[in-house]
Amino acid sequence: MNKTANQMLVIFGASGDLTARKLVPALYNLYKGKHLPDNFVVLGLSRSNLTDNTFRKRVVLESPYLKEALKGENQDFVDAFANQFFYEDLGDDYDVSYGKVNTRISDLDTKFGTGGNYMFYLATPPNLYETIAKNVSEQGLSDESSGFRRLIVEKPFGYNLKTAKNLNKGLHQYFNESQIYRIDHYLGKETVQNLLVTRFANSIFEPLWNRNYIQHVEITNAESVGVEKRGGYYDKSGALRDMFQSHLLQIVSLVVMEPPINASAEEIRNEKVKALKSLRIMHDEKTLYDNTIRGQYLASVIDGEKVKGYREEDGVDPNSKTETYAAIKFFVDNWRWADVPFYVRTAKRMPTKVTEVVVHFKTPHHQVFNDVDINNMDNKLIIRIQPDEGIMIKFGVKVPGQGFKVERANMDFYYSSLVDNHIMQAYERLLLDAMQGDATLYARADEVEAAWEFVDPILDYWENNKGVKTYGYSAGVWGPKNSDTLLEGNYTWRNPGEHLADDMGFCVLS
Ligand SMILES: NC(=O)C1=CN([C@@H]2O[C@H](COP(=O)(O)OP(=O)(O)OC[C@H]3O[C@@H](n4cnc5c(N)ncnc54)[C@H](OP(=O)(O)O)[C@@H]3O)[C@@H](O)[C@H]2O)C=CC1
Ligand SMILES: O=C1O[C@H](COP(=O)(O)O)[C@@H](O)[C@H](O)[C@H]1O
Repeated sequence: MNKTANQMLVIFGASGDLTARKLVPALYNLYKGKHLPDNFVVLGLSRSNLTDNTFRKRVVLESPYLKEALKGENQDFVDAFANQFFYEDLGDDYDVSYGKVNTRISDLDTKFGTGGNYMFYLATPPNLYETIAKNVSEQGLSDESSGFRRLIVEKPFGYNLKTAKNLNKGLHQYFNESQIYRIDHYLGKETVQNLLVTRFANSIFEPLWNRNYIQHVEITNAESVGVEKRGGYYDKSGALRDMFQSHLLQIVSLVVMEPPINASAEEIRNEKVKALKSLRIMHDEKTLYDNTIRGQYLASVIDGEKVKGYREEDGVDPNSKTETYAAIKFFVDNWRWADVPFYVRTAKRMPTKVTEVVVHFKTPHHQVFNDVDINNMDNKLIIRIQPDEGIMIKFGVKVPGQGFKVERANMDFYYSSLVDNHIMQAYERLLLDAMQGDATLYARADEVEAAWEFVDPILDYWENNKGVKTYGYSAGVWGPKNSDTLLEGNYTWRNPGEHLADDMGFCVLS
C-alpha cells in the first residue's frame, strides 16, 4: 500500500451538495479503513455563514448522507473524525484576496502538522475555477517549494472544445499540469479499471481484440432516474455533455487504447489520448444524421407510479430539445479498429440502472453445424461496470443428445464472489489516489480536449440544425423506438433486464 503524506484538504464550495453527498462520505470510508494520514484536516470554504461546529454538524454529525454509516458507531470515533473538519467563511465573493484563507491554512498546518501539503478541491460552479486558482496562487499557495500543492477540478471541464481549452489555459497560468487532477468518477469505478487488467494482464483476450475478430462494440449507460433536482443544470447540458463527453469516452478510450509500456499515469494517459484522437470525427450532415440519435423522456407510469416527462421537470424549459438519450455510432481510424462500428448510448429514465461494455465477436466464417441461430449466437464478452460488477463470456455449447444443436452458455465472474470484496466507492478511490499523488485515474488536459474535438461537431449539428429530431420515449423504456436503426445488420441493442413499462410508441417531439 502506498504511503499517504500528512496533508490538508481545502474545499471551495464546501456548503454544497457534492461536499456533503460524495466527498465527506468518501473521507469517512477512508478514515474507517485507516487510509487517512495521521495528520489530516479538512478546511471548508464558501460564502455560507458557518462555523467549525455548524460545518461539522452539516457534513458529518447530522448529515443525511452519513446517517446510515454512523449508526451504531462509537461516538468518540465519530467525533474524532468530525473534529478534523474546519470552516472559513469567504464573505460575499470568491474573487477576493485569500489573505485570511492563507492565515487559516497556515495556523491549521502549524497546529496539526499537515506538513505544508495542500490539496485544493474545487466544488463550486465551474465559472469560478480560474478565479479560485488565481487567488490561491496569488498567496503563494500553488508554489511547491515547501510541500505539495494539488488542485482537484470537478467536471464539467468546459462546455465545448473552445471553453475547455480556455479553462485549461486559465488553470495552467497558476498550476502546472502535473498539479491538476481532473476528476471523472467513472475512472474510480473498479470495473472500469478492470478493463485495463482484463486486456493487458491476460493473454487470451488481447490477440482477439481487433478488427479481425470483433464485429462491433456496444456500450450502454442507462439510469432509471430522471434529472432529479438538477433540471436547471441538465437542461443546459444534456446527455452528450453530461455523460458521453466525459465518462463514456473515458470508457471508450480504455477499450480502444494500445497496450501502454507500463502502468504509470503518463504512459496510460498517453495511450488514452492516442485512442481518443483516433475516433473518426463526423463533419458532414449526412454522416451526423445517419449516426446520431437524440431522445427525451416522456411522462409515463412506472410500477404504478406517475413519472413526469422531462419537459415537466423543475428547471427545464417546457419547449426544451435537450437530450436525455443520446446514441452515437462511430468508427476508430487506426490499424486495430478499422471498420469496426462502435455503438455508445447513454440515457436517463431507462428501465434499469446499468453500465456495460459488450464486445461482440464475429461469427465463425464457415458454419459446420446446421442447427445454429446465427443471429443470436455471436460470442460476446460483457464487462459489467455497474451494478453486479463483473465479466461474462457468452459462447455456444452443444445441447445434450443427438445431433449438433448449439445453444448459448455463460461463463462469468462477479466481484461479489471474491472473499475480500470491499469495493472502494469511486470518490473514495480517487481522493486517496490524489492524496498519494497518483494521477492515473484523472483526466489530463489533452484527453479532455481530444474528447471535445469528437463531440463538438455532434453538439453543433444537434443544436444548430433545425431539421434534427428529438425522439420521445416513455420514461421506463429502452429509448426511442427507432434507436435500433443505428445498428448494422440484424443486430439490436442488448437491453439487460426487463422492460418496466410499455413502450408507448415512437414519436418525434417538435
Ligand atoms: N453534486 C454532484 O454529485 C456533482 C457535482 N459536480 C460538480 O461539482 C461542482 C459543485 O457541485 P454541487 O456541490 O452539486 O453544487 P452546489 O450548487 O450544491 O454547491 C456549489 C457550492 O458553490 C458555492 N457557490 C459559489 N458561487 C455559486 C453560485 N453562483 N451558484 C451556486 N453555488 C455557488 C456554493 O456555496 P456558497 O454559496 O456558500 O459559497 C455551494 O456551496 C459543480 O461544478 C458540479 O458540476 C460534478 C459531479 C457530480
Ligand atoms: O456525472 C454524472 O454521473 C451521474 C451518474 O453516475 P453513476 O455513478 O450513478 O452512474 C449522472 O446521474 C449525472 O447526471 C452525471 O452528471
